[in-house]
Formats: sequence, structure tokens, C-alpha cells
Amino acid sequence: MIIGLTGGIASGKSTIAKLLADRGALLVDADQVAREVVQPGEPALEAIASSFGQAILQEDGTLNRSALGAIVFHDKASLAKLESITHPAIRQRMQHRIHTYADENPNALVVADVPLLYETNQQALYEGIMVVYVPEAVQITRLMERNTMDEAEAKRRISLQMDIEEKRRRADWVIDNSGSLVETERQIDVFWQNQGLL
Ligand SMILES: CC(C)(COP(=O)(O)OP(=O)(O)OC[C@H]1O[C@@H](n2cnc3c(N)ncnc32)[C@H](O)[C@@H]1O)[C@@H](O)C(=O)NCCC(=O)NCCS
Ligand SMILES: Nc1ncnc2c1ncn2[C@@H]1O[C@H](COP(=O)(O)OP(=O)(O)OP(=O)(O)O)[C@@H](O)[C@H]1O
Repeated sequence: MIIGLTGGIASGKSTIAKLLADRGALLVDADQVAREVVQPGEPALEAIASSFGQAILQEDGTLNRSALGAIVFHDKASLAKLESITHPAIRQRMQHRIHTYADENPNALVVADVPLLYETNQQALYEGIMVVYVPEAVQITRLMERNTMDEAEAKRRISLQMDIEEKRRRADWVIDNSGSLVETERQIDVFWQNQGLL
């Protein structure tokens, strides 16, 4: 089975992905693939440098991620431009990796961690979608703590994504990650048993 894992920024997707991997799931991580497709030599990095200027590269030729983030997370047109460059490459590499894993491990659960799964309309690619849910207030607190950012910046980042309540409504499975990690782990165990994965 191939499922999508999504949620809001800092809702706990990586945390839940790890719990699933600990139980034997095979993971494909869109944030990681997004980093791979902008390595030096990749066409997407050249396109980014053409659009955003050579100053977006560091001296060693790698992408200056925080500088690019400072531009695109404050300007929707720039973000759309960046996405038009990177998303096709990310999607292609994700699909290749997912299907390689699934073909080589027909009995395994393959989990694709895709932060923007609903925003980019990728529901049909998966047999089911798990949403990691926390109320927005918890999302703000955890994002501020993890990234040491102020409340206004955390709210801005959250506003760039689909409302987490809407993601929860669309989900096939909801993991409520607003409590302790032990409570979250219990929900993962129930999911695992219900899918007959034991
Ligand atoms: C702008 C970039 C270089 C900033 O890099 P940085 O290392 O600072 O952040 P990182 O990539 O770890 O992203 C952190 C979180 O920001 C959020 N985020 C990232 N890209 C986007 C986006 N296009 N729209 C909304 N939220 C986003 C996600 O929740 C992500 O988990 C980077 O986020 C990027 O290349 N984004 C475009 C590619 C993309 O859409 N990635 C999302 C996964 S497919
Ligand atoms: N149940 C929990 N209780 C307390 N803190 C938690 C819990 N789950 C996750 N966290 C913390 O919240 C932060 C966000 O979690 P995580 O990095 O897993 O989110 P994410 O959805 O993968 O984030 P991103 O969208 O940025 O990739 C981390 O600092 C993590 O340690």
C-alpha cells in the first residue's frame, strides 16, 4: 500500500514518519527530494539562478536556502515562480522512488511525506492520505520554538498553506498530534493494527 502523509508546517509529519518507519514503513520525503533537485549540476538550480540572480548561490555554488526563503516566503509571486521550477522535478523523482520501493517490497507500507500534498492536488496518487493534525495555536507555538521565529513570522508561514482544519476534513486517517508523543504513538499503533500490518 502507498499512502500520503501530510499536515501543516510543524504539525509533526517528520515525527509521525519516524514512528511509521520504526514499525517497518518505507519513507519517501518530499522535503529531502526538494533538496536533492537543487544540488549543483541539477537543471532546477540553474533555473533558480537565472530567475533569482547569481547572488542566490553561495560561494561553493550551492543554494543559499535561507536567502531564497527570505524572498519567497514574503512574496507570493516569487514563491509561485520557485514552485513552477522545482515542483515538476520533485514530483517526478518522488514518483520514481515511491514505485521503486513498492515494486521491490510488495508487502510493505510505503509512506510519502508531502507537506503540500493537498495544495498541489496530488491526492489521486495515493491509496489513502494520513493528516497529522494539531490546532493552529499549537502549530504556532511549535514552529516558533523549533525555528526560533517570532509569532508574526510563524503565522505568515502557516498562511502560505491550506488551512489545517480543511486538511483534517479531507483526510482518510487523522493523527491528532496535539497531546504527548505517547498518545500519538498509540494512534499509530491502532492505525498499524487496523491496516493488518502486524
Ligand atoms: C524556499 C526554500 C529554499 C527554503 O528552504 P529552508 O531550508 O529554509 O526550508 P525547508 O525547505 O526546510 O521548508 C520548511 C517548511 O516550509 C514549508 N514550505 C516549503 N516550501 C513551501 C511552499 N512552496 N509553500 C508553502 N510552504 C512551504 C514546508 O512546510 C516545509 O516543511 C525551500 O523551502 C524550497 O525550496 N521550497 C520550494 C520547494 C517546495 O515547495 N518544497 C515543499 C515540499 S514539496
Ligand atoms: N507530540 C508532540 N509533543 C511535543 N512536541 C512535538 C510533538 N510532535 C512533534 N513535536 C515537535 O514539534 C516540532 C515540529 O515537528 P516536526 O518537525 O515533526 O513537524 P513537521 O510537520 O515535519 O514540520 P515541517 O512542516 O516544517 O517539515 C518539532 O520540534 C518536534 O520535536
